[in-house]
Amino acid sequence: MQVECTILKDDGTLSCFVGFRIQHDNARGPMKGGIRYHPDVDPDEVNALAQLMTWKTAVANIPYGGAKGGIGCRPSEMSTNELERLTGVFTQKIHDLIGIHSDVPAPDMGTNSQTMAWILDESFMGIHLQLLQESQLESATGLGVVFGTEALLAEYGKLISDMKFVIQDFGNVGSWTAKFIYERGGYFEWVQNIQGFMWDEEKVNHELQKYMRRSFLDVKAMCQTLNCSLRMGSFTSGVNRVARATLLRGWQA
Ligand SMILES: NC(=O)C1=CN([C@@H]2O[C@H](COP(=O)(O)OP(=O)(O)OC[C@H]3O[C@@H](n4cnc5c(N)ncnc54)[C@H](OP(=O)(O)O)[C@@H]3O)[C@@H](O)[C@H]2O)C=CC1
Ligand SMILES: O=C(O)CCC(=O)C(=O)O
Repeated sequence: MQVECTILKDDGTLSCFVGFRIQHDNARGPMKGGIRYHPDVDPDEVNALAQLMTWKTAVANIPYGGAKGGIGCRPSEMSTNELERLTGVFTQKIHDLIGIHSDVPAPDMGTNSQTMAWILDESFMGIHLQLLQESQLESATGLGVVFGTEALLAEYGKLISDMKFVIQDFGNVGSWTAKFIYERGGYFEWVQNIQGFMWDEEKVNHELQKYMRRSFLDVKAMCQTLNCSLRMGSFTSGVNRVARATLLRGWQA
């Protein structure tokens, strides 16, 4: 879905932005994917990112599908009030697509937990907003990166503290990743943001570690079977899982 979002800017002028929510696949469960605010956002990029979400949730073996959203804008040049108005208009326009049982948004580049709170406020029930705010875990993506890295290094008998890391950006994900690497004695930089959880932080982190380890081992087994690279093993594993869910649902592949 492509939508036009016109908002009143702080200087009294009107500005129009183009936003997207693209749903790729829900064979394995409700679709899941971030919402990006960045000047490069266009339909091709959002489409590709939505498809990647389908494979990522399948590789991690969590019961979600793939979607992605975005608005072509420069968040760093907008005030908080302007961002809130833009998020509100965008949410109204994609309202019928999103929901906890159909398509669950999340942060991505240029968005954060505040953006998610505005979306929840505009769309879902207030009770969910409260749940999410009480138990927000802003560090989840960076921690997932570190758990995945630990699983990979364990294959080589190495620890984070044995390594030096380069982190390519220093936004939400990068800063938390850097923090967790630093806490484990590795050399780094630092990043990140949102998510709503009904478990406490310890339980969330335990589950996250379990999933990242398990999915790494699944990908490794696939690589051994096919004698292929990690990237190809992970792609094959994801595609296989989505294909199987599609067949089980009796849908046309
Ligand atoms: N936030 C989340 O929970 C999730 C994020 N991700 C992924 O993690 C990655 C980082 O996202 P996140 O940390 O949320 O984003 P942020 O918006 O918090 O940070 C983005 C970072 O990327 C830099 N950046 C943006 N555009 C460019 C560019 N053209 N060239 C070089 N650097 C650039 C920014 O630099 P500057 O500040 O100088 O502009 C900033 O450091 C993305 O690929 C996103 O899809 C995935 C899952 C969830
Ligand atoms: O948790 C989510 O749904 C966001 C994940 C995402 O957008 C991504 O992995 O690129």
